[in-house]
Amino acid sequence: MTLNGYLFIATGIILLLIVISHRRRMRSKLPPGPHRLPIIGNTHQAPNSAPWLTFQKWIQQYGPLVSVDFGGTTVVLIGDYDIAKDLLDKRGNVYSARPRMVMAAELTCKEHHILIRQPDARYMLHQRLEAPVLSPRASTTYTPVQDMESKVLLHNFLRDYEVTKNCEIYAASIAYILTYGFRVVTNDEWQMDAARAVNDNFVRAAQPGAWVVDAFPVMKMLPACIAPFKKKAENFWRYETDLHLSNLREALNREGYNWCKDFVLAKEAKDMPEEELAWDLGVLADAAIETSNVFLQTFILACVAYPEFMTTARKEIDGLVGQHEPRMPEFADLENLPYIHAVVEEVFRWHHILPAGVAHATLKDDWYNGFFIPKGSTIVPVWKAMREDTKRYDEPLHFRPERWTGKNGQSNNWGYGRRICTGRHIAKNTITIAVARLLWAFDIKPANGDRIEVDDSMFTEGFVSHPKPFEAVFQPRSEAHREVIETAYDNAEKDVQSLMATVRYNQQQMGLKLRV
Ligand code: HEM
Repeated sequence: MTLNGYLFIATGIILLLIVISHRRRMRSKLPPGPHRLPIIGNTHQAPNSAPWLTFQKWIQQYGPLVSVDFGGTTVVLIGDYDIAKDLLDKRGNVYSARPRMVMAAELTCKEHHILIRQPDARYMLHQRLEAPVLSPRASTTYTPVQDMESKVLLHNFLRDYEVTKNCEIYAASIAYILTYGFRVVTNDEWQMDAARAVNDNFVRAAQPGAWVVDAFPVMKMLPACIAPFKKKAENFWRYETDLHLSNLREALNREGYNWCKDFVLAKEAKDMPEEELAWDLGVLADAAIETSNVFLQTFILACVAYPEFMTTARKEIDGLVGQHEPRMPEFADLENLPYIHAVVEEVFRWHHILPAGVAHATLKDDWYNGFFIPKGSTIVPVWKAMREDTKRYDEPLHFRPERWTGKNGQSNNWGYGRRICTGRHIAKNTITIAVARLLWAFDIKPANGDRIEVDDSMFTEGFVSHPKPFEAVFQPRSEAHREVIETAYDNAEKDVQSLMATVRYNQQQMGLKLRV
């Protein structure tokens, strides 16, 4: 070998040593965490299900900021409200990306899913497209729909005690009326079956560790004939796209107002492919259904596990609406029902439907309290750990709305910074009116008389964590209450076209900028 050859190799080795030593030095500045093995890091410790339980243990062991290495990606776990706010809210410009999900976001959704897409210019365009119908002011105009469906919800519980079914009908009907202009009545509608299939496909595509292409993204380039995951992703994509397209086309042909009619006229939608528009609307409806539905199921579980709080809630409601000739609480009453808001806040604290929040990712290197957080890290706000922090909450496993009386919730139940839930103004109304009316209407009791003991095993272990099936009895508080429910149901305007005409009228009265 020539002298130049030796020099070339020596320079290469020196550079490699410098890179290794720099990486070692930076790694020593990462937040603490469980010991990493060479090459695989902590991949062997990555939890397949209910990840929040493992994350919570690590946070209890190593402190409120933990780092692990899963498959070469630094994953930072946050177990403290203030740290989560400092990073995800206040440094939103650095922390607004999403972790790379090759199978789910890139192959299955082809970057059409707003929740998991990266914050590029196209993402911003979609945000602008959606903002007018989700704004705080626009959200107040949808209350006629929530009013009607919450009366139907009470009426359904007079007829049967099927918690999952009735909560699903409630959440789905509101979402589909607004998005597409049709109601869900039986839960057997074909759109509901298709939406459940879409949800199952998404959960499979997003399953951590299930797809080799997530560990080795370069495999995305393989031809489909030798990459079976590509065929699977294409099938998921086709199924979901066909559903969203058919919902969009039917909605445009229906009488009356719905979001589809609004979106197609937006300047942001000009030149946008139809399927891209259809995905936006489909994802909005999906995001609204599972979340609000699971929240209400969790609330009902709290009623059968901690019945005492219902007495306090009723005292507050009855004080406002009267007990002997009762009337149902209305939207206008909600501002005078602080305990009901405390109940909503406590449901989120006791068991948030997303116990490991929704992960963000970093767009560049960052430092926090002397710890290094590299570009491309996945950042997980571990809500389970924050909400069960004994330094903050006395007996955190107990459901106790009193914790919140006289206080504002500080818990970021809707997420953080630039990725905060855009449907939160609608969702708050959907869940709060249902909680107030259910507490007003029924004694909600365990089916066999004994209060249900609740622990982690009562909840499912996927991304959105549901209560596992449980039974509850909904006994009207009196004959007078039953009559009010029956009459309210009979008199409620259930025709979607008329309801949406009221929504439009309200919007015009408020001077909202309308696109239709
Ligand atoms: C109880 C009901 C709901 C809860 C608890 C909830 C919670 C969340 C959370 C935690 C996030 C992620 C925030 C983050 O990454 O920091 C999110 C995102 C989102 N939510 Fe909701 N949500 C609810 C209802 C809704 C509704 C009714 C809609 C639509 C009408 C909606 C639309 C969205 C969308 C579009 C995103 C993606 C935002 C983005 O990544 O840019 N959500 N939601």
